[in-house]
Amino acid sequence: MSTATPQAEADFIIVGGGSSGCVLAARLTENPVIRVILLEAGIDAARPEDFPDLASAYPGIAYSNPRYTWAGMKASYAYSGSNRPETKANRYEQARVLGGGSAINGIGANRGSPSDYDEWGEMGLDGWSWDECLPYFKKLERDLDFTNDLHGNSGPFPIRRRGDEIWTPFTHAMLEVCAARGIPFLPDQNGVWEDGTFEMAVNMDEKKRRVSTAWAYLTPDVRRRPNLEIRTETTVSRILFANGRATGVLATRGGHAQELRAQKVVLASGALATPAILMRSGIGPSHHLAECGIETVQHLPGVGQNLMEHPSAGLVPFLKMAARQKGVPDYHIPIGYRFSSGLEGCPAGDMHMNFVTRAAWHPVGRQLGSIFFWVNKSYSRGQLTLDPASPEGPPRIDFRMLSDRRDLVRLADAFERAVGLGSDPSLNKVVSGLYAGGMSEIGKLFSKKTLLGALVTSMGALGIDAVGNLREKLFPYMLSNFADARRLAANRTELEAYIASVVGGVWHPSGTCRMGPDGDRMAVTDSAGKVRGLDSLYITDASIMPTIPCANTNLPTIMMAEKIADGLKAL
Ligand SMILES: Cc1cc2nc3c(=O)[nH]c(=O)nc-3n(C[C@H](O)[C@H](O)[C@H](O)COP(=O)(O)OP(=O)(O)OC[C@H]3O[C@@H](n4cnc5c(N)ncnc54)[C@H](O)[C@@H]3O)c2cc1C
Repeated sequence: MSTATPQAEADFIIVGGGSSGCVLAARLTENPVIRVILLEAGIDAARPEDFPDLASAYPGIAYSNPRYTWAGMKASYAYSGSNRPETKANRYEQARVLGGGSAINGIGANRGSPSDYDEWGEMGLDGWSWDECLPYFKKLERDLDFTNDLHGNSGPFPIRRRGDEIWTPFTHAMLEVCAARGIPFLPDQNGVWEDGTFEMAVNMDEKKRRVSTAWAYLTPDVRRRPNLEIRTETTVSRILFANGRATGVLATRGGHAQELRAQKVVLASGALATPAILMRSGIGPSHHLAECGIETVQHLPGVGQNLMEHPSAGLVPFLKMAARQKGVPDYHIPIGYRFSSGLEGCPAGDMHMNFVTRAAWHPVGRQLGSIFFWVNKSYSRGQLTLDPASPEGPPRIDFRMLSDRRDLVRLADAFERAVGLGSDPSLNKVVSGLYAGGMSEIGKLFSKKTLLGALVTSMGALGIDAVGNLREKLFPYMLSNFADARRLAANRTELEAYIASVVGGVWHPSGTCRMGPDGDRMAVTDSAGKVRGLDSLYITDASIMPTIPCANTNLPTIMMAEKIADGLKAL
């Protein structure tokens, strides 16, 4: 853990040192008179040199390590058709380490469509139109490939594309299939918003290391600032109030609880922890707080509502030996494909697909590719509530994915499109089987990198390659929801039922404390991130997104933190 001079009082306490919290801490303390305490429940991964698994070019290793995630976090994905969460909830990874999601995520670094932010502006949110957000996207980035009006080259966060050095024969073949169908190859995913394939932009430096916001923003120089104190392994349980004003937090470190005081408290704990902390502090829907035995400080019915994700599904191509990624695991998602569903009312470029070169770090994962797709502009909304039997425990997370039929229709359409691409005869040179399914519970046992896992999967991979029909026997167990992809694509009724039962997410929870204009009773914050009805309490994390952008959510979250930091500095 790193500390500066201990201070009893601060101007700001920031709760959560994740993608947004690190940005805010660094930006606020640029002004030497602003004193900041940054509190983070997880460990301080201070230097990339000491955390090769976090810095790895292959990001799957980081999020599979329970050392960096919250234990006991589970979520129901599909809509159960009632107001009760589904009984079956699956593990849902959320970061618990300095740097947060940016330290463990899939390193995809994209912004979304200009129309995503214009939509926010049209909702009455001052300052959030595309033209007003673009300067902050530029401010945060050091784009290593492009210098033009759409990009910044001097921000803290390096963004690059890895080039064809990480393309495998499977990648080349998929791009050829797309090109033959007239799908253009776009020069820049974060350039002009158009449909086409493109190299994935990633948050990675010149040395091919992931860069988290902890490493990009909390540099050794920033950590030396006397007005910044970073306390890791410190968990905030609630916010303290006096006369309708936030005055500090109750935090625990090493079993010892202590009250920390500040002029202002900013929640940056992520879209799942922030609404839970608010509710435990008495801010939320009063009927639910009463159900949990919590006294209401401020009735805000929107807390925990509007839970958003990108509903996903995928196909698993079995790769011929020569088509696999070689050497140590490297970045495995070189290519993205943006397309428009054409469904009435849905914006252009509302769908996303990736051609993935390996399914996991180990030898069996190397045999499998993925054609993975999701609804990038989703309309289904779920909710997060506390467990009345254990309000301090993990919250109940119910995504209700596909509860809006537009999401189901588009995900099923994307499945058909993926089967069409994956069945192109030209792929026979690289693929020898195409399956529907995902990672099974057995498969997940091997997600964490261990010597035993390497041995077992090495033997398994040898057997699968050597014995012709072994994979047909094993895959129904190794893959969850195993099915014949082409048969499903040929029967729409069956396909929609399948999609509704297998839908997953992509770790993009957002919207649970959404911004909204004056008079919007479900709004939790105003457009400056200030919690409605209370003084000195702010939020800057993925929870304040009013609608989900057509993008992985890390870059949009960092952009929002940059923008809110400017506002808070000016107070
Ligand atoms: C496995 C995974 C893969 C992903 N892949 C991508 C991707 O490829 N590209 C992309 O753009 N996005 C991706 N995302 C999403 C992206 O990382 C998140 O949207 C982003 O990190 C959210 O930032 P945040 O600041 O809202 O929350 P976080 O970054 O999650 O930060 C919240 C921090 O608060 C801390 N905290 C929570 N509660 C408390 C408490 N009570 N006391 C103290 N500290 C607390 C947490 O430990 C955490 O460090 C992925 C996320 C995950 C988990």
